[in-house]
Amino acid sequence: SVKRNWSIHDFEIGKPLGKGKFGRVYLAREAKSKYIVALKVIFKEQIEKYRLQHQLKREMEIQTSLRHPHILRLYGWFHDAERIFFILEYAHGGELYGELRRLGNLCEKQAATYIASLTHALAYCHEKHVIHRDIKPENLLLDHEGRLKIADFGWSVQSKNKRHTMCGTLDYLAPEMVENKAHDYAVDNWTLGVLCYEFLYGVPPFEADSQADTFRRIMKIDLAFPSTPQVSDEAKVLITQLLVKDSSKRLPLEKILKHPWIIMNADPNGTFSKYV
Ligand SMILES: Cc1cc(Nc2nc(/C=C/c3ccccc3)nc3cc(N4CCN(C)CC4)ccc23)n[nH]1
Repeated sequence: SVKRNWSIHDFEIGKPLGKGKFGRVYLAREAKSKYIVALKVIFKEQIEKYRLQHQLKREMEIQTSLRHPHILRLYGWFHDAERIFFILEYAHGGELYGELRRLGNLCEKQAATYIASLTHALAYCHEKHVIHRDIKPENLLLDHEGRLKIADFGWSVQSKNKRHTMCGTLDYLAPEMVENKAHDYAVDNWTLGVLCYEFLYGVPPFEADSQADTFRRIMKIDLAFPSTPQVSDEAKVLITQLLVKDSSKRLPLEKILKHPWIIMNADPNGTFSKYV
């Protein structure tokens, strides 16, 4: 339904799902259709205070224009005197980060399935000239079938089960980002390498006690593979082909989808079927 002028009165608000720096996300139901959505509420004075109107507008234009099975839909938005409301697709499975923390680390089939889904979503974003979707476990949700959804709005949302180092973590930033150089599409390839490592080992590859140490580890590509959990050599090869300092030498997205580790382990329809 592409009704234009939504208002808060069209929705029954449910439990809060999480809270961010700029506002909260609630479970909600459209009153007439009973359709379940997530309603993200941002306070205007917060946006004005941080002069984020333009970023918000750009994020909304991007999010509205993206239609992909692994990107959370923005159905629409509306505002009142003090708040802006985003009507977002509801992902029933919750935060992938929560699943990663609960399991400690993912098996290779699950990790490869998520990496393949992310690669498909990023290839779609890149062909729409959208880069740096800021993909980190905190921005990834799961739908009712365990399919991954990139849910970032570009806003740093602090959810209950986020790492304390979450705000300002460098863990996911590529060297050119950390050095604040102009970044191009290849930052996303780097991030896929970081995520693949974190899915398999439960911690990001360059984690350190301080941001300065993380910075140093990233710039040095100080990559080490722990002896446990047991991870296949193919997975390590893929990670090594993505965590390359020279962004032009990182494995391109289309080659990731043809990588032996992905071919051998990823579930083609994106749902990780726990029970083979
Ligand atoms: C936008 C959106 C969210 C969403 N779904 C969910 N978001 C968040 C947490 C969301 C959040 C929001 C802001 C800041 C931090 C977290 N937590 C969720 C937790 C869920 N459950 C049900 C499944 N359980 C395994 C875990 C708890 C289900 C959906 C969730 N769909 N669409």
